[in-house]
Parts: sequence; C-alpha cells; structure tokens
Amino acid sequence: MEIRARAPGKIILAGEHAVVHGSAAVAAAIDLYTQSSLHLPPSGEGGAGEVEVDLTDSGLAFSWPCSRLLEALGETSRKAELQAPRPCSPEELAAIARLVELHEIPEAKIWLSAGLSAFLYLYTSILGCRPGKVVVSSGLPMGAGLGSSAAFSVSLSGALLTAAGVVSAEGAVGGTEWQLLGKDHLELVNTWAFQGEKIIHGKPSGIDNAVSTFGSMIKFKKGELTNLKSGNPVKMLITDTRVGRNTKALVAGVSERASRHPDAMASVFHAVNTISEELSSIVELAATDEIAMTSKEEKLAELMEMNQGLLQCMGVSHASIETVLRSTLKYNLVSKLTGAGGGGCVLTLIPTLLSKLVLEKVTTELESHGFRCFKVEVGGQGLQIHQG
Ligand SMILES: Nc1ncnc2c1ncn2[C@@H]1O[C@H](COP(=O)(O)OP(=O)(O)OP(=O)(O)O)[C@@H](O)[C@H]1O
Ligand SMILES: C[C@@](O)(CCO)CC(=O)[O-]
Ligand SMILES: [Mg+2]
Repeated sequence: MEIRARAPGKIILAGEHAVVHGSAAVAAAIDLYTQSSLHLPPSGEGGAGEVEVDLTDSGLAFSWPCSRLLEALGETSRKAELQAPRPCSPEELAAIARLVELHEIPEAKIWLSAGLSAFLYLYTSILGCRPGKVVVSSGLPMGAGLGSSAAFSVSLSGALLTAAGVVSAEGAVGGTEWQLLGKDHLELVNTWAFQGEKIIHGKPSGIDNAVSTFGSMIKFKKGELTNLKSGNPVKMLITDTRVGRNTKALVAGVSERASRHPDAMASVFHAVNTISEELSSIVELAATDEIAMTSKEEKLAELMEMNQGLLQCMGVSHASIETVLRSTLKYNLVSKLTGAGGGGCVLTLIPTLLSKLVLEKVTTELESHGFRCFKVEVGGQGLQIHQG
C-alpha cells in the first residue's frame, strides 16, 4: 500500500511571534509543498522488520529495527489515543532522542534531529512499531520561515492517520490526482501535527500547522481560526536571504525579552494584535469590493511596514533582512520578514500596477546580494491525499 500526503508551506502577513503570546496573526498557504509517501508491507507485524525514513532533501535516510523501537518505547499506538493524541512526555522524548542518536548525523545537518524526533513520535504513536517506509521530499526551503516544519508534521500526520484508517479522503481536487479530507478529519490531523510541531519548535502557537492543514488565508488567535475570504489574492515576492536560523531558538529569545521587559513587550504584542485585526478586516473588505485595489494595497503595505518595525523591537530582524528592506524601499516597495525571522525569508508586497521592468530590477538587485527570489500563489489548498 502506498499513501501520499502533501501539505503546503505558508507566509505570515502579520503577527508572527506575538501570536505565541496571544495576539492575532494572519497567515496564508502557498503553493510549495512537502510530500510524505508512506509504504507499508502487506502484513506488517510489530517486532519484525524496520521503520525507515528517507529525507530526500537532505540526502539522508535512517532506519530502526521494529524490535528496537518496541524495546525503547513499548507498544505506543493505542486506539483511543488516535482520536485524541496525548502530548509526548519528557521521558518519551528522551527515549526518542536516544533512538535518533543511534545514527550519526553530520554536524552540518544536526538540525534534522528535531525533525527525526517528530517523525518517530508521530509514526510510533499512530502506527505502533510496525514496519514501513516514509519518503519525504519538499519544495520548501528548510528552516527559512515558510513553515517547513509544519508542512513536514502535517504531511506525515496525514499519511499516517490515513494508513491507520482514522481519516479518509473524500472529494477530488479539480483535475488532479489529489483528494481532500473533510473538516473533522482535518481537525484530527491538525491536532497530531501540532504535537509534531511542539517537538520541533518547543512552544508553537499552532498557526503554522493550522494553515498548512486547512489552507486558504486565516486569522489565528489563541488557537481559534477564522477563514478569511480574500477576493483577489495579494501578490508577494519572496526573498530567501539564505541565512540559516532556528525557530525554536528565536521563539525562546522573544520570550526571554518579554520576561525582562514585560510591560514594554506587552505593549508591542498589543500593537501587533491591532495590526493583524486591521489587516484581516481589509482583506475581507476587499473580497466584497468595498475597497479599491490600490487603497487595499496601500493599507496592507503600511501595516506590514509597521509590523516589521515591531518585529525589530522583538529582536528578530537580521542584517540580511535589513538589506532586503533597504533594497526594496528604493523602488517604493514595502517588505517584512515572515515566519520566525533571524534570516530566512522576507515578503515584498507587489502592487497590481507595478511594472514588470521594476519587478525585474528589484529582483536583480536582491539577487546581486546572493539572495534567492521567487513568486508564490497565496491562499490555496491545505492538506491533500493520494492513495494508490
Ligand atoms: N523536508 C524536511 N525533511 C526533514 N526535516 C524537515 C523537513 N522540513 C522541515 N524539517 C524539520 O524542521 C526544521 C525546520 O523547522 P523551523 O521551524 O526551524 O523552520 P521553518 O518551519 O522552515 O520556518 P518557520 O517555523 O519560521 O515558518 C528542520 O530543521 C527539520 O528538523
Ligand atoms: C514565530 C512563530 O510565530 C511563527 C513561525 O512561523 C512561531 C509560532 O507561532 O509558532
Ligand atoms: Mg517551523
């Protein structure tokens, strides 16, 4: 049996970091995906064979004998828990970390160990210690602010829960081999993926896994999700500064700053909340044609600029991000970091009336700094399944 699941990355238009502290944020799915293909032998039995994962983007593959997993973790998959995952306990996480350490991961790719721990947790909790192989491949840059960790957790959870028979695909995605899940099944996948994100991020808000699971453009606040109907999707240029960073460390850094300056940071988070609320109402107004396109774009640009200033206050900007801001400002274009910051990707709002020539000039200038630019479609589908 082969089950494939693909889950999109995301951009955050406003509210990253502040969303971890209870503010609203606005995010949208993009058309770059992580795909997990799960192969299960016909009669898998616990205790025999291996669990394998092939991480094609990093060119590394790992495997564990099922007997070893059973010995270290016990029989982990229990029917009742499939419907309501329990968080990974510190003891279980330590046992999983020891299983990951059985493999020598090259120092330059040590950041993979968090993803591997999330993989082992999701696989053994959902399918138990039965043999199987998962091949993961992604069009997303890893650790660059476009939600690669969430797309990884969502696609894995989608494939594993489909194999366990607790979720099943319903409707086809027009003209493609992919199928969608119903709302309740998506909710379940999202809950599992959040557990995976916790292992990778430490203290995620849940926005990245939610937008990767449900797709579209969403407002997210304290775990509550509102779908934003955006008539004409905004156009964004993405610049990957190629400066590596780690979301877990950046989120922890903002929390430390908040504990050093609680009142000042509470005001910053409050300001971000207001920006996200305003931004989401502009998006929705635009869907009803009650606001002209140029006026919508001017407002969005101003709010993004204000949000970027507040992200600098939180200490998550970076010299490379500032270079992107300065370069695009020369052409009167507004940019802000997206995701956790500290390097990674920057969004630049592309107004509808911007000439092709100007766009080419900005892109050339950004690429002359060694950055990589690309355009994405914003607000598309979330998790999709293919069973064959
Ligand atoms: N395709 C993949 N293969 C293996 N591991 C992956 C893959 N995608 C993500 N990961 C795991 O997720 C980690 C990156 O997550 P991180 O949260 O730091 O960045 P991000 O999700 O890309 O950005 P952000 O959280 O700011 O949106 C990697 O270090 C790795 O452990
Ligand atoms: C930085 C952050 O706000 C967004 C990362 O894409 C973390 C989170 O919300 O989990
Ligand atoms: Mg992440």
